[in-house]
Amino acid sequence: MTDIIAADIGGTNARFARASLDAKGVPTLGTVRKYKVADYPSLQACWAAFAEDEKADGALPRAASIAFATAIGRDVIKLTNSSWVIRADTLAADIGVDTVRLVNDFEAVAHAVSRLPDENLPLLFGEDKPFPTDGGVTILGPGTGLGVALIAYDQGHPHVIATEGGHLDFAPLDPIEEKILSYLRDKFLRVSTERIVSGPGLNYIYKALGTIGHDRVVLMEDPELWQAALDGSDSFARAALERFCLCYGSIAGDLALAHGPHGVVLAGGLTQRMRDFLPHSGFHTRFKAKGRFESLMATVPIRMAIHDEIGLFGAAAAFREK
Ligand SMILES: Nc1ncnc2c1ncn2[C@@H]1O[C@H](COP(=O)(O)OP(=O)(O)OP(=O)(O)O)[C@@H](O)[C@H]1O
Repeated sequence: MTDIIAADIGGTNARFARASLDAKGVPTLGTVRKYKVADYPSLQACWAAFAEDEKADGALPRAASIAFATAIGRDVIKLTNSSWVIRADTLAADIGVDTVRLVNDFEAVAHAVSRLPDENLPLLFGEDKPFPTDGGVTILGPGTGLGVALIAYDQGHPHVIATEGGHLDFAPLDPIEEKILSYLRDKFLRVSTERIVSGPGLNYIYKALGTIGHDRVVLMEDPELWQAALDGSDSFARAALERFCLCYGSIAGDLALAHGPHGVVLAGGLTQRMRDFLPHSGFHTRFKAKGRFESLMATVPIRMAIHDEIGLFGAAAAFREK
């Protein structure tokens, strides 16, 4: 067993837990502690709060694996939407460990997927076949943005590759999506897929639809809108969610084509909340609608990753891959 500290730092929340990795690198998480990023001036300050809260359980492990909701690989990493700045060369000393591994948050999710048992990866669409021995599996999910990662299998061994696939250009497929694109282009000039397939994206779709013939738009914050869309209490919010699923399916199909297409795993909290809705939506029709590849796309297994702490589990699972 290897004991580490796993951390998952998002735009809003920072989560920490002790984790034990077995011989195959599969983590078992201890108590998960959650902090608001906005309540702390820096990662060090938040880490100190976690250390204080863990004091009764003995000394912390001297190794850590941290998932950040931003691109990794630069010397100075700035957490989007917060004042936290991480310096890769001093990070271990700053948080008081000997070894630290940094990964992108969706890279961590992909590591989690590569270690999750089948029961945590139920099939939503396509043929029920295992992940390929050789070839690519696409991991994606809407959250604050649209996270995308790739697992490239090579003789059965999973290699996780971080991507910025959420920043591909949005490609409208019908006149309504052309209107949505035009609405967003007025705001942002360039419209990436994550402007539409993300938590805030549902609100943009809702408002854009409101400009094209619907007059019943009641402005709502994202949590309220998502709730109204999912429980069906607002039919117009529900219509926006149906459009969201069409776009989610199109984008998942494009990414799968670029990566394989051998398999797709949908992940993240919003996707889990859509579990009952997705199978009845237009997601799969749009996923398959790739011209000459339609019959192949129909067979691609599309699974959902079910795990309450997938970012933390994945950060811990990523530790061995250094
Ligand atoms: N009840 C809710 N609370 C917060 N956000 C919600 C809620 N319902 C829908 N959302 C939308 O979901 C987005 C966040 O999704 P999610 O929590 O999966 O993201 P995340 O990137 O994992 O965030 P973090 O790791 O910082 O918690 C928000 O930007 C918001 O648009």
